[in-house]
Amino acid sequence: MESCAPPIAEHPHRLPSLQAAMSRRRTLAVGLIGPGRVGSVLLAQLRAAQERLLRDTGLALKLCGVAASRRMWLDCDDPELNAQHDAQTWRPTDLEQFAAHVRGDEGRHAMLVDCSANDMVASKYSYWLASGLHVVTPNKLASSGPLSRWQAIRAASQHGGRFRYEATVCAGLPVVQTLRDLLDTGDQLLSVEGMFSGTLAWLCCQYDGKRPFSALVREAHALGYTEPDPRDDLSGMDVARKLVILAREAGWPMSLHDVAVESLVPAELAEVPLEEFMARLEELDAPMAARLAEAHAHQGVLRHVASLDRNGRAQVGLQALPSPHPFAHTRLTDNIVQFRTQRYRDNPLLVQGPGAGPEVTAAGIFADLLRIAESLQVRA
Ligand SMILES: NC(=O)c1ccc[n+]([C@@H]2O[C@H](COP(=O)([O-])OP(=O)(O)OC[C@H]3O[C@@H](n4cnc5c(N)ncnc54)[C@H](O)[C@@H]3O)[C@@H](O)[C@H]2O)c1
Ligand SMILES: N[C@@H](CCO)C(=O)O
Repeated sequence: MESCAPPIAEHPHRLPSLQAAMSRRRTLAVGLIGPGRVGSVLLAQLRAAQERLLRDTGLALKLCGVAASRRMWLDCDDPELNAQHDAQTWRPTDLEQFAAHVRGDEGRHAMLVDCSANDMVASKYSYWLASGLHVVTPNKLASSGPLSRWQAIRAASQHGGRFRYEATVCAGLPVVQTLRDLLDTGDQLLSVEGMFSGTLAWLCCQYDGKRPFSALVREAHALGYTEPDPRDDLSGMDVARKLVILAREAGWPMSLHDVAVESLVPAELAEVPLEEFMARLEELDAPMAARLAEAHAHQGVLRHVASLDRNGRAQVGLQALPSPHPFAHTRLTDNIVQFRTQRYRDNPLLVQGPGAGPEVTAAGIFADLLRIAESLQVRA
């Protein structure tokens, strides 16, 4: 018997969606700053998705530049230039020139993705946003740096390009957006508590005294969990930055100096060059072994915990938790964020999952890019 169903290509649901994608066709020029561990994975994810995004959603991603600390590469989607020798396409990094190149002709949609951990790059966001460029970043320095700079960035993003920074808190987990949704729908934040460091979560889970703590820190660095300088993790500053980002999202004008932070970095290693710090990591082993022994003596486990409340109390540090505690049962790089709000006062809202690593972080940045792309008007 002959089927009455239309052939696949003419399927009533399939054809209109293809047509819809073509009618929503828009181009987004993208420039990536910081092709390091996260940035290079993001580039691979973007390239792998280019064809699918165009076909299914009408979004044409045009990767038109990559800038590292010393060199930049323009027109990386230009087959003619790419066919030339590397030396002809790489040039010394000049972020003004880079931004102008990505912005291109007046009127095109353009975005800079900052995957560096650099403060000078962060200091340019408000200017870029005001010029109409969208900015997406996992770099925490803008959102947790000087309050006046943060306010200038927010102001610029009200009228210019859009700014998204989901991956600054717990990598690819939906933490900033969850808080934003709670607040936008009229809820009020009372407190946040949890484990906000993928590196420290992983170290605490792995560290049982059999391998020295220093060896585990080296491994976490190699796995791409740590900040470029692992002291940012070990000092608690990376977590303090995340608390400041969430506090500011809630409208609380908090700064880093408002957070009480316990550092695991011995004072004599705090200021030495990164290479020397890595070479002297073994100096962390004895104090960490003592902390572990103390936790075990009380039948507890070590966990790195942070908290913030609406009275401005914010603290970050290592704690020995009893084994029935919910934070004692996390795995690998798991972060936990516990939002207590007016609506979720008795039973807090929880976000939990892997909180570090290039793959999940890059995916969080990519999702931010797509949220901005969804709001773009159709242009040639
Ligand atoms: N690794 C993770 O799990 C993770 C998770 C969330 C957020 N982040 C954030 O992602 C960012 C990148 O982390 P990473 O681990 O990939 O670091 P990385 O050190 O591997 O890469 C940093 C890149 O930035 C570039 N860079 C530095 N200064 C620059 C400048 N002035 N101009 C242009 N480029 C510059 C470097 O050349 C390098 O390519 C950091 O801000 C980090 O906090 C990382
Ligand atoms: N180094 C950070 C990356 C995610 O911000 C961490 O370990 O949590």
